[in-house]
Amino acid sequence: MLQLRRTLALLRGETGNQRARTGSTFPFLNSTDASSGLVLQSQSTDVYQNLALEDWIDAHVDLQQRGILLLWRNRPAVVIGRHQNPWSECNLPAMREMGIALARRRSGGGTVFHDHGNLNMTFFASKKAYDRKRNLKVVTEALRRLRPNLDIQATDRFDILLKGHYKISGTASRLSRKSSYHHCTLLYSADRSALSTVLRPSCPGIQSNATPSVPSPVANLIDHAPSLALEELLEALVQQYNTEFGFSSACTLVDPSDESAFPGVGTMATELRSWDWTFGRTPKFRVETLLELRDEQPPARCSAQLQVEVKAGQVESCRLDVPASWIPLRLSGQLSDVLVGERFCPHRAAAAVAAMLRSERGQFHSRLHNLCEAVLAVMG
Ligand SMILES: Nc1ncnc2c1ncn2[C@@H]1O[C@H](COP(=O)(O)OC(=O)CCCC[C@@H]2CCSS2)[C@@H](O)[C@H]1O
Repeated sequence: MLQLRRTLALLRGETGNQRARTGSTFPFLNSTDASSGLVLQSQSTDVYQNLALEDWIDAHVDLQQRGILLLWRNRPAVVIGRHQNPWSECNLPAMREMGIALARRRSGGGTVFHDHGNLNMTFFASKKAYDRKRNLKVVTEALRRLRPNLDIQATDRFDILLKGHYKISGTASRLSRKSSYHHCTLLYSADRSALSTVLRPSCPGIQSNATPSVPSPVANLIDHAPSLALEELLEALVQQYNTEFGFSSACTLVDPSDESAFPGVGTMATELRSWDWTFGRTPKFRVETLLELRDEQPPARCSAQLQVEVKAGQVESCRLDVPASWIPLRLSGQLSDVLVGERFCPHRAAAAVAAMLRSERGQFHSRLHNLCEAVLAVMG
């Protein structure tokens, strides 16, 4: 416990006055103790808590004389980049079915899959000391030391490849005025089948300026080094970090849900968990797609055209071109009108169209119902 308190105090590197401002309950060491490295390992596997901890450290810790390495893993989650579109990057219905969380991080770049078999590393440093190549050297050197025969290389785009072909690590980073963090993944034993199921678009026909991901063939370390234990990997990374930066830090467990250690971190996690952040921050986009409509009695088929513009996650405009021979224009027009202003989300949109469906009890009820289902399916 004392060690944890010391570490948290060191982590903040604040004076007594600063402590009064943050409301922390932990004692503080004097600032000269701060000019060293720290290695932290998160006890949480909640993606939002871990991303919030990154933000908390970035916002509250003086990184001018100090480097920090944070090690963390998550329960299954898909993590999109700050400027990405979740509807085009991931299979939202499959994620709902499989209980896989969606998170938007504050750093840019592409979409990755996390689970317990994926290790995340965050390298915090001053903006001046920001050096992704050096950080990745920590990872590649640690792996080479553990298994000299593994062919491991960092690339110009800061991926790490195995055998020159299989991606085992992806990188993203965030630079603030004075501080920086660079975080990367490391595929140790992740569920590759879940990865490929969820990293597929939910919605066809999206046009936008959002950052697209760069898909690659991926591999797990365990498949190429079957005797490599996760503990051994973690130890080697900590040791290599200390060697590379001249630190001598042991690994300290931290709990990102501990408000007395990280005052305000809960609010940060709540924001990251919100719909407004994960979906609402999507750059404006447009969906143009063909809907295949069916009727059972008597069997019939028809195609309709859907055009939707989505801004801040909400339907800004909607146009449905359905042949008048299929359904009266009045009904398709009413459906488009009902959707405008709603979230581009199947649950919200379903609630919005429910009243309209209830009031249309006539001969077109079944066709209107099918049209609604087809439109909602586009929303993921
Ligand atoms: N976990 C993981 N590790 C490595 N590569 C992955 C992973 N999941 C998916 N992919 C592959 O990378 C591409 C996307 O590559 P792309 O280059 O587009 O994006 C990235 O690499 C972003 C890395 C973000 C790292 C952060 C660190 C902490 S929070 S998330 C995807 O389509 C898959 O082919």
